[in-house]
Amino acid sequence: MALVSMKDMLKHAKEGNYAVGQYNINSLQWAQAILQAAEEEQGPVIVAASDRLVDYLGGFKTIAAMVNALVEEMEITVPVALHLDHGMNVERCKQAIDAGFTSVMIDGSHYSIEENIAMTKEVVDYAQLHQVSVEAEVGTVGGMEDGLIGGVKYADPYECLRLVEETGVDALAAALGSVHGPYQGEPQLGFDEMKQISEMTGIPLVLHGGSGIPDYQIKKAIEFGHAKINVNTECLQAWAKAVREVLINDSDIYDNRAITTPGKEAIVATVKEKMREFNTSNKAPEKSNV
Ligand SMILES: O=C(O)C[C@@H](O)[C@H](O)C(=O)COP(=O)(O)O
Ligand SMILES: [Zn+2]
Repeated sequence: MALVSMKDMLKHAKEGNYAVGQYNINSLQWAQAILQAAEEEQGPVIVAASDRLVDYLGGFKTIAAMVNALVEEMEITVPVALHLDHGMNVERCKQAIDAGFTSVMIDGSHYSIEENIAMTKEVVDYAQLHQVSVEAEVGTVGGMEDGLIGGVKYADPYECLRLVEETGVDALAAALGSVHGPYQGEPQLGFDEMKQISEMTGIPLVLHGGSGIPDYQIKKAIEFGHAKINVNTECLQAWAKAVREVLINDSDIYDNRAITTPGKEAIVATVKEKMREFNTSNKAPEKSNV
């Protein structure tokens, strides 16, 4: 099946009270593992490349070619979107679209709301010409963003409404207390603001920093309008734990495949667990169109 945008995927998810997971790739093995998990769970999936890792992964064209080829070679039948995560500027989003990404995030959250809206609108105008979906961000997710450790800045509901109305984005990451990377203590999400923003804008919301959030809070976030949840840290931790065990247990081991295959299996298990938690499993029959 050809790659699709996340527009219909998120519409179905919001209507069906579930969320589609976005899982970031950190190498070829990640893409294989995420696609395998989605196919086994028969759920739609968003495979993402974070802009900060695009060069490390070989560039936009390499990533798009790799994911397209894997979908074909692995005979993947579930809907798959290839998404640019935390796109740093308009040009980077256009490059991703030209290379074949079917979805992009323009992260204008570190600019004034006026600049954020202007950047987002420019990306939306270009993306619509290519049937590509667009996600924007208002407020600041805590933890690591763009390689910098930062604090949480809650999204302002009226700024969210302005951005949605003036740009026509498909999904909105409204920062409401979530954090990239491991949480210190229990996550404190702003559920009142979440409900308000969801009701005011009507748009599918995106939860960044989706690792380490307890199940009851995930369920509440979905109930209050989240149709997409981003997960990276939990897959990285699972991979590292499995690979570390192999290396500790056998100090003579040197074969790459033997060392890293348990890491891949750990990613498959983590993604499958998340798909069950987000209630995405067996939602593939609701196929998305571009
Ligand atoms: O690490 C990245 O560059 C991608 C993440 O920012 C992703 O967008 C995300 O929100 C995942 O959060 P995590 O599960 O806390 O790593
Ligand atoms: Zn993020």
